[in-house]
Amino acid sequence: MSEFPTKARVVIIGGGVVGASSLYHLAKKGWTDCVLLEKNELTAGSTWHAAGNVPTFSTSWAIMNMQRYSTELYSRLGEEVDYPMNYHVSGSIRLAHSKERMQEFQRAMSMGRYQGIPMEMWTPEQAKERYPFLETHDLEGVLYDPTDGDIDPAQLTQALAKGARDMGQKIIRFCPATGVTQHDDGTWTVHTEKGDIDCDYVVNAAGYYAQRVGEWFKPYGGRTVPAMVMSHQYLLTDEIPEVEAWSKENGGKLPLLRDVDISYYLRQEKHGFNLGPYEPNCKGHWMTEDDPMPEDFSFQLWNDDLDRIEDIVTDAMERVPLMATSGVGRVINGPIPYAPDGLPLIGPMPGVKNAFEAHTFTFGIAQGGGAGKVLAEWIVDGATEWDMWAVDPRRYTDYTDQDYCNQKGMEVYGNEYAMHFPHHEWPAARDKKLSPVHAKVKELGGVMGVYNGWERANWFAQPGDDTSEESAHTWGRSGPWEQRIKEECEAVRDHCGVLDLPGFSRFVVKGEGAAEALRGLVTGGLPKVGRINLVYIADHRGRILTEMSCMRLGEDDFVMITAATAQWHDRDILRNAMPAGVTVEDVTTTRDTLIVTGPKSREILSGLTDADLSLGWLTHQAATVAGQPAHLIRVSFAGELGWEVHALNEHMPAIYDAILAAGAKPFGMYALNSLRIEKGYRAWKGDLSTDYSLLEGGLERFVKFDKPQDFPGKAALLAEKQRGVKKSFVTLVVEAGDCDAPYMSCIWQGDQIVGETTSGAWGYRVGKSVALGMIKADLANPGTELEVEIYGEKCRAVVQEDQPLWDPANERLRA
Ligand SMILES: NCCCC(=O)O
Repeated sequence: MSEFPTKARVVIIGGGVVGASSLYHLAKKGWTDCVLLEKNELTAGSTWHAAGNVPTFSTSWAIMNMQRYSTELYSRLGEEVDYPMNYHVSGSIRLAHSKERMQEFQRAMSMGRYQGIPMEMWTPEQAKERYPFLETHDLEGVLYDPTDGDIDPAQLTQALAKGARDMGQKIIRFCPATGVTQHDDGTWTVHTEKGDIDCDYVVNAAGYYAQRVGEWFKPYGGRTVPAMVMSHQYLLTDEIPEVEAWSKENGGKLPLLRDVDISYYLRQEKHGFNLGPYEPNCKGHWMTEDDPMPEDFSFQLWNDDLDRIEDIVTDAMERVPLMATSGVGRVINGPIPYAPDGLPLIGPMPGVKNAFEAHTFTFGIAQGGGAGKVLAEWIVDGATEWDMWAVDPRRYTDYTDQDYCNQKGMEVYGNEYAMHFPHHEWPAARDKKLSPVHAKVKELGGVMGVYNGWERANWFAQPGDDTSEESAHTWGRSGPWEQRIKEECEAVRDHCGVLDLPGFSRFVVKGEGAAEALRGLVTGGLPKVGRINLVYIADHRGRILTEMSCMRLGEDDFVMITAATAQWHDRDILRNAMPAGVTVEDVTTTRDTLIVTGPKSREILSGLTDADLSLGWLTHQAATVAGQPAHLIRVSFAGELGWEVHALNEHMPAIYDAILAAGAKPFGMYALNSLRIEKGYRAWKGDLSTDYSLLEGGLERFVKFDKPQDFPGKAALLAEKQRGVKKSFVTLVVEAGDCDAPYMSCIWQGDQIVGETTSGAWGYRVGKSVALGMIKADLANPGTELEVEIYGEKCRAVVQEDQPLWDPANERLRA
């Protein structure tokens, strides 16, 4: 028996597939002195009872990347680590019952092909040929993914563990971690029942116990992990002779079937079926005080509850009538952790240095391989190959109380395969964070959306407009909102609009040395006192980490303003970069912002404020508005004359009322998105992400190569400048149909994919569908004709001049 280790570079808490994959990938990157702790046997939590499906399908680029990587790894892993596994690449068919579902499949297929996954669209007849037991009369079509399949979850975990051990890593089973202590130098001691282990980094990979483990990190800046636990059942039928005969004849398994509109997967298991429903009347566990999470639930299941899934089972038997010829052999009803959006948490632990997370996986087997790669990159490189914001733990902030997690977990589970339409807002757990003028915004017809937990108006409905959830079940721009967005954009263009923007993240960065520290962090220059600048922060590769507005109040006194969703991401970047003596105070929740913009905005504000409205673009000043103290900033994300009015929450209702009474028209986030795209203004985690460098993103004017301070990414950006960029940011005018280009639509030249869109919308001021995107640098010339593939339809697109489509000389906003 080997000695208990007292030191390690990394300690991973949790021995499911994700913990094992993380250990394996750390070793692959050369960190071979790491330890994994498992309180029971490997796989004892959710891994052992997982169904084992390995899909690549996703409409998220990042998730698809992660899942695709898993399939590639699993294909070679057995041989690589000398641990043969049952991995069946059977292919899969996904059934479409509607035109909208077909559009979703087209989009996924296009992304898949861009990633090298040869997905195909099939007719129902083609599906029937490949899957003779399938009832197809009511289907619109089928998506076929040849790379899909299933793997034995326990064998996979053991293979990863063996590979890790063979490279020197240690796995200690039956060794519960009992707590952590962080030392002044940022290193850790992980306490266990068998002794302490000192380490540089800790990883919480504790599956459905991640919330409990997460509590240990609270004294060091941590928060309650946003998660809950669902009961997921799948049933295994007895063997069916026809399935056996088909398998023998065809030398393999039937393709894995997902009837996503009904909400289940069905795959061949030996010579029977494995049916896994995601039922709408689902059940969470361990959510209330009278149903506490047990200290240990290793290798345990709940009793089956077939009533809950009866409707779906009946439907599946109609879809594959052969199923009805067999009895139910076994039901597996086990705990699966759910985050509020159904996606895992992989990356830096918010608020805590040298701690990482890889937990709360609902599709842990499909994602485990890729998750280990991503986590190892975070720890070893401090950055990931693909932008992984979709699963970044910092995407959640302080609104995710347990009630929120429970409601959202149930909603996501019951809609596991639902389509996520661009104008649809999910209804569960709303109103967690309200603006001080929320009631007024609602009274004006605000149809609300959620931004980092804050309710903001997406658009303003008029009496009689359809604001039902169902009305938003479309990928298109047509809908009850369209006319209203147009009117809102026109009001901003011709008169003055006002948008309430609660939750705009803001940090007061203050103290001797603040300016110097910021100069060493951002890529560009800082504003003079009394002015505001856009600043960018890059990672060591020169890729875009974030964008902030930097408002300078004094020599060493700044307010950094950033996207609502970036709150904890940017907070941690600022806090980690500032030296002792410089404070970073998050004042997001105590203040509200109004965007007041349009050619009449000066006229409207002049009757309400003592501010000097002649001060130019990118200035700011303290003033009163409607008799209330406020701060006015001369900027406009809409690209018109305008100001942002910032004020403490208690002062905003009077300001908002006065601005409305003076004639400003309320507008919403959808209009703002359209207006900013016409100006080529980038949005964070769409157009601005770590998939692109600042130079690729067309942001060289925000990089000050000649400043004396070093800053993250400086050397990489200089090198890139010398060798030239591979990709370039462009604006495209698209001859689109009813749908504007969503994020990650493929851009084609002939039969070659030459780039991707990063956002798209109808521009109501220019009367065109506009897309922002990244294309091969040698094609980024005005007039180049390309095609953008939008939900399967290739639309002609033309590269525009390198200047805004609307008001190219910026005359309107400087007026
Ligand atoms: N265990 C989750 C698998 C779900 C799916 O294959 O679609």
